[in-house]
Amino acid sequence: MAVRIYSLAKELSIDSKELVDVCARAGVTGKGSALASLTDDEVVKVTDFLKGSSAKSGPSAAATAKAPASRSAPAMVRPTRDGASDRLRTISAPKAGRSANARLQRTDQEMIAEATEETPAAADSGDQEPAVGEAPATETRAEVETSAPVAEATDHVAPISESEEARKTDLSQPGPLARMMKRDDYMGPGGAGGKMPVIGAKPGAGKPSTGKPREAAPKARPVVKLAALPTPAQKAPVKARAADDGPTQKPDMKLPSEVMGASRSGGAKPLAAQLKRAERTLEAAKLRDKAGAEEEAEGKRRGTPMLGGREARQLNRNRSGRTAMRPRRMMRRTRRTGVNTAAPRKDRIAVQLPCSVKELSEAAGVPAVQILRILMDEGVMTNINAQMDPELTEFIAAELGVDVDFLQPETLEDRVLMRLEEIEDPEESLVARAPVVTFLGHVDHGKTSLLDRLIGIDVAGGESGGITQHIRAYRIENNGRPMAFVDTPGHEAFTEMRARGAGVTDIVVLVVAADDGVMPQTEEAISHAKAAGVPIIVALNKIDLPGVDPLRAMTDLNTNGLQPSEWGGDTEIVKTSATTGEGLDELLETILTVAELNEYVANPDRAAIGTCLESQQDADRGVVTKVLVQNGTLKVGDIVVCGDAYGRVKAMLDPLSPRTRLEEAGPSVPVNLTGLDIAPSAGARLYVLDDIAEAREIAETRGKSQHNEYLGATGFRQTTLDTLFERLDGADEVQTLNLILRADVRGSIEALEKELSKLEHPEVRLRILQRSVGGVTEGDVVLADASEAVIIAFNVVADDKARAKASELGVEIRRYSIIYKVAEDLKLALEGLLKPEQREVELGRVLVQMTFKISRLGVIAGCRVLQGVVERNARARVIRDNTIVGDYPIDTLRREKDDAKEVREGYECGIKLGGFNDIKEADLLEVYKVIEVTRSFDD
Ligand SMILES: Nc1nc2c(ncn2[C@@H]2O[C@H](COP(=O)(O)OP(=O)(O)OP(=O)(O)O)[C@@H](O)[C@H]2O)c(=O)[nH]1
Repeated sequence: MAVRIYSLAKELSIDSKELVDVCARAGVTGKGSALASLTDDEVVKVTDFLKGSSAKSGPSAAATAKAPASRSAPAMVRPTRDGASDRLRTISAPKAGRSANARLQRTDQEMIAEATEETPAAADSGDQEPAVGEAPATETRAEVETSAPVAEATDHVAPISESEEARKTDLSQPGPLARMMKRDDYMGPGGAGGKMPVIGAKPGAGKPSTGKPREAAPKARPVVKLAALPTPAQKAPVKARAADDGPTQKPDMKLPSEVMGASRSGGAKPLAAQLKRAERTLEAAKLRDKAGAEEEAEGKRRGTPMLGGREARQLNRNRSGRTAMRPRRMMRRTRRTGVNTAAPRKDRIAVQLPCSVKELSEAAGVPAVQILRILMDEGVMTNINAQMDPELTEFIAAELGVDVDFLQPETLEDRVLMRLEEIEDPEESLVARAPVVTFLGHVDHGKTSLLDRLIGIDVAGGESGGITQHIRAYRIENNGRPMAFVDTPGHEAFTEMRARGAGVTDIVVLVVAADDGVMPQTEEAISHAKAAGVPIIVALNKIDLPGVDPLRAMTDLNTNGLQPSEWGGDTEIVKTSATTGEGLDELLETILTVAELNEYVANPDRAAIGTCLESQQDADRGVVTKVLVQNGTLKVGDIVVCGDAYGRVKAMLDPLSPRTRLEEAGPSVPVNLTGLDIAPSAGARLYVLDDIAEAREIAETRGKSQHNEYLGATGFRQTTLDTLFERLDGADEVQTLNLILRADVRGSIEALEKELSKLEHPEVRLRILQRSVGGVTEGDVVLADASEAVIIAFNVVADDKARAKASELGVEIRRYSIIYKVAEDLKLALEGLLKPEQREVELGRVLVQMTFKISRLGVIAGCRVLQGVVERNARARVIRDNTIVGDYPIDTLRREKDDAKEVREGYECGIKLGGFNDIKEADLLEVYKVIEVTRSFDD
């Protein structure tokens, strides 16, 4: 029965990375990572080899590594087929050839063998000791290795056991994965109680029942090669944060990039923004202090005392020349008290947004009228209460010669939600949770089909246009081991959904079609997975197709930083076919193995935190929100806030069987929940609060800020720098196509917006006046009529009233179900708005042979067509002595006495030019016409 290397390593209490090396040295080749499997024969070979090494190494090892004598014993134990050996997991092995690494290792082994053969005595001779002794203290080599006669050989060996001191040193430095793996109390699912091990669990919890005291147990440090190791900042296990990382900045589960990133979309106030703001405030305070100190020093340098009120005012007046603006009343009061209360002119100011003219004037210490004058000079007539956006505020500040910092007041959201994010879960509260596995990859590479086959459903068959346009999440149990799967769309428009999928995941399954190889969205998915710092397993799919060349895809992957484990790299590549089912068991096993090695934990006893993956307006159930609970337990009746939505959880449904109601959902459980007042943005964090009023306030504040953004986008703007410049540049002359977007889910709106944002042209633009989830309403139609907008209904329909109103007002409602069709049609519509290009087409050349003056008509030229053709409504450039005399329309074209439509080369004709009678014999006419050519974006 096949045994994974890491399982065997565990049984032997030996580092799994070392076991990989030992395999190579024992002549068991092609085992590139700890996930590789060993047959029974190979197990025997390896353990025999270990025994042999141990026998050889004995005294010299002890002498060289100074390790406790007891340590080598467990490493030598050959697992029996009963008892302990029953705990070995048997999973089918990836078909691994002999890897480059293995070849290298083999070379080492051969070298060792040769060296040993040639100089058998040398193994124990003093010649070898310096080589071993050179190894750094933190990398104490194991006894089995100390018999290796060459220094290089020791470099390939991980420790089997270490002195307590070396172990501590080692533990102080590991990366997150190493930390996850450093446990010596780990046992696989077949171990004590089959319970998942817990990071940070108390000593003894979840330990294998070896009967040995903890201290005596050799330190097993299984090393499994995985792609994209999480950095501590990206993926610190909860325990690590609680223990030694200072104040928590992240929850134990990853914040999606939307939450960490720009906050204006309504997510939680991002941590980065908080920090930046705090930094700015500090910096502003420092600068203020510095400026004050400098001013004082300057006064002293000049031998003048510190400026009093009057002198300071005088200096200000001299500097700014704004004497007339200073209110007299203030001056008088200052004189009486002898203290300068007038706001002095500053070099750096801090204002709170949104900032009014009045507030800026007060902060900068300049009269409001001066700011109004600057605005007036730029063509903006406004009053002192007008609010300015950050850019305009900066512009005015620059005009005034001051630097400006923006302050934001601490909101309820900051207070409540940041506190929730920062709660640290006590170690004893953490329990194992199911891994969240996200399928990413290029469009049509088979993500949905694979997942369908794994879960036993058929989603792929029912997709519009055969492409996935929604993110989905399911939870299944495989042999009692739960897993959550997230399926993402592969079409390029859905970048945000992919990023969101990667943001909530623990493991990425990168689906690559073997016939297609690495494609643009594969590369993007690799970047998302790497950014999320999660392990990547590649499913090399469609392996059933005739003539596919897996080697090419593997080479592509290698080039993209995913070196296959078969080639000695870190990435497990499983060859699969969603059509035949080939490789699916192996894929599942690999996922579970990686999950086991990473120990995902959460605290189910706290208030839930989750992420909205998607939300939609359902005709019967209202707003239905797909949420992945990431920590804590979400219960029916909980008060929640999610983006700009809030409410009480009314019902929770299992996404796999929508009729199954759940009363509560713990960590890693996806649910479809109802009860929110509006559809929140996909990617918004969900929090459980105690107070419905707080939830409402937070949601409403976020809603308002989004509304302001909407006003900004639709032209109902505050005074902004953009409006100012647009007016000056005449940019409003750009042809605009107004749109109202209605879609089934928020994710579709995002994807539509992204796709439409690509339709850029300096002369035409799309303006989305409104974007919302749900069917088209009468209000949309009225707005569309007033703003001459087109309504795009994506996967939704108009209600009866809206339909009636639309036909009454002649408003167009266009229905779509495939995202790229919307973009295609709107591109055509925009191209229609482009002014056609006027293009000249040369027709022919004509020689004037003689002229006739006709009193009623003017001068007629008798001509011969030298080349090409002359057409009646064409134009002609008159050329005399190689100089263009003029450019005129051909008014009359005659062939003999008849009007002609055209006259061809070699024929004679009479031509009368419009507005030009000075035509002369021997003039040359260059005849051409102007045609209008419709333009496209690609011109
Ligand atoms: N021959 C073969 N066809 C497959 C396999 N897997 C998927 N397909 C086909 O490939 C097409 C795309 O499959 P999907 O599962 O929709 O691909 P996807 O990656 O989910 O696509 P998007 O979600 O739109 O990005 C479908 O026609 C499937 O039947 C496979 O292993 N072998």
